[in-house]
Amino acid sequence: MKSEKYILLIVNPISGDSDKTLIIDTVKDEVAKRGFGFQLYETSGENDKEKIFSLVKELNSTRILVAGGDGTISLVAECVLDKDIVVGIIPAGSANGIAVNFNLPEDLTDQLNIAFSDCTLKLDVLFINNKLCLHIADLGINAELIKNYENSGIRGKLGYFLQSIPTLINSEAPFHFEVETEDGITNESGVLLAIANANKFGTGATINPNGKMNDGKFEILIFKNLNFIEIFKTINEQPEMSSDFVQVISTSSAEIRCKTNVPFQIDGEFLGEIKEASVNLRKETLLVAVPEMFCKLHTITT
Ligand SMILES: Nc1ncnc2c1ncn2[C@@H]1O[C@H](COP(=O)(O)OP(=O)(O)OP(=O)(O)O)[C@@H](O)[C@H]1O
Repeated sequence: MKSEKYILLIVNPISGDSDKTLIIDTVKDEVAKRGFGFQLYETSGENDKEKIFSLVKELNSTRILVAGGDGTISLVAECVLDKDIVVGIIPAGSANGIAVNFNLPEDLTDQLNIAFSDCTLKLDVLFINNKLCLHIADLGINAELIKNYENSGIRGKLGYFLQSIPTLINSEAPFHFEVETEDGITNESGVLLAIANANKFGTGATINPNGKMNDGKFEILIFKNLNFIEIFKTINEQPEMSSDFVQVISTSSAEIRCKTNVPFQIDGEFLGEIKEASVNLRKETLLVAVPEMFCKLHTITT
């Protein structure tokens, strides 16, 4: 184990289809200014988890910076769950759902000020069919859109846009969902069932305005139809969505069953079609540096 204090920077070179040289150089300078050692790890898409695990052990870092999309943030999170290591985020993916949810600024210097700050929160994480979910998972048309995007080979926001209309036209929605929680069983048809620890999708759409990421609960939201007026309301931070449009269930665990196979995604990664999902929450497991306002909104008063 190295004794010097190291900041580890994890970079996904392909995320968001963007060059990361400026990010790497700026972080390197900032780390030097702060008197830490610097270690860069660029993901390859092969055995990254194992390699990051051993770097974390070797360097004894108390802070890791991640430049990538949600997939890269999730990969790093898996390596530091329950550890006293702060994760600082530099959004550099195509949709950046996690960063949008934290309201991280656009400017790199501002992002680094937050990533190096002591304003940290211990977030709950979800495990869905034993796979980590930090942000939002869903069954239905959004997962279908992600599948079509991944298959199209066009990265970035344009790729999503180009896939949205054919996805809507060809979808087999509505789907039938049965949700079992500690409070009972709910049966409902819908175009999309979201499992949300967070508030917003990467598009900025606020689908879960009252969700907190450290309250020991997550929300299941069943969107019953594609009501574009209601969808439009989600651009507000506190949309009032009608119960004809969405049914919300707040819980700390759930079993979800579907009548047919339904497209499924976690944190922007398409994971095939499934009929059953088992959701469990692990309270206050991941330490993340966030903007002050996000910290304030997540201060739980008793
Ligand atoms: N060097 C690499 N070459 C090819 N694929 C890579 C490489 N490094 C990581 N990957 C792959 O990148 C994916 C994760 O990408 P990530 O989610 O961070 O970015 P994104 O898809 O652009 O952004 P977002 O999730 O915000 O849409 C994983 O599938 C991982 O295997």
